[in-house]
Amino acid sequence: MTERFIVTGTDTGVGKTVFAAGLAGVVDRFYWKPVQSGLHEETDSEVVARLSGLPAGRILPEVYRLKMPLSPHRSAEIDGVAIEAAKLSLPALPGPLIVEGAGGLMVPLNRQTRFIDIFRQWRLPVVLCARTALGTINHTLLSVEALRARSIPLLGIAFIGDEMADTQKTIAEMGKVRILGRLPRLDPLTPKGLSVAMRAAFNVADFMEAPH
Ligand SMILES: Nc1ncnc2c1ncn2[C@@H]1O[C@H](COP(=O)(O)OP(=O)(O)OP(=O)(O)O)[C@@H](O)[C@H]1O
Ligand SMILES: C[C@H](N)[C@H](N)CCCCCC(=O)O
Ligand SMILES: [Mg+2]
Repeated sequence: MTERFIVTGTDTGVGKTVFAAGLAGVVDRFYWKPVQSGLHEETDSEVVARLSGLPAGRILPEVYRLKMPLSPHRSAEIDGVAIEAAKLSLPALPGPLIVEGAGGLMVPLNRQTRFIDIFRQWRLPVVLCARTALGTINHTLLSVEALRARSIPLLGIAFIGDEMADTQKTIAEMGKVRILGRLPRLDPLTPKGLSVAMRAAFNVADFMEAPH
């Protein structure tokens, strides 16, 4: 049973937090955003608290809270903080967990370490969130290749956006990767609407199985 997994993405702004909020609510997980860069707007943990319907205790505190909405390595430098990989060990928890990175796989935490390096150490399966919009084939296939090159288990792709049938099929075929579903753009984006859309778009059982 996949009790814990990572939600990552092909890029920043693809919809990881919205997807994670929807999924955490539907499958009743803890949520953890270990490195938050950008504190002036609503943080990812705050978005999850607002959209998931989870009780506050299910949202774990961040390890690093960095002021500027930049790549974590740079945001940390500006704050005079050194992000230490050793401080990013998975929390020991009484329940299942969703962990969200920041941006895409190669985003640096410091001048040596990238998110993908930490993901490899954690040995958790990954859900890769990807846009459906033009440009996604390249970003998604590159991300899949990077995960495979490091033997990081990939549960599958969660698309976000309008249906692009050929794009989705092309990624599935050329990447030899499972498509978990597609969350449409929701307007308005509400907790109830997100929960309904997640249940319609994804098979909850896929997030309970061992990774393929
Ligand atoms: N399914 C959706 N319906 C409507 N709006 C969405 C949806 N998914 C994402 N958005 C919006 O798109 C923007 C980016 O989404 P989100 O914050 O989830 O991206 P992210 O991948 O988590 O980015 P980051 O790398 O900063 O963590 C937000 O304004 C969010 O509300
Ligand atoms: C600030 C933003 N919302 C994310 N949390 C961090 C995105 C880092 C992207 C770095 C990069 O790939 O250039
Ligand atoms: Mg996010």
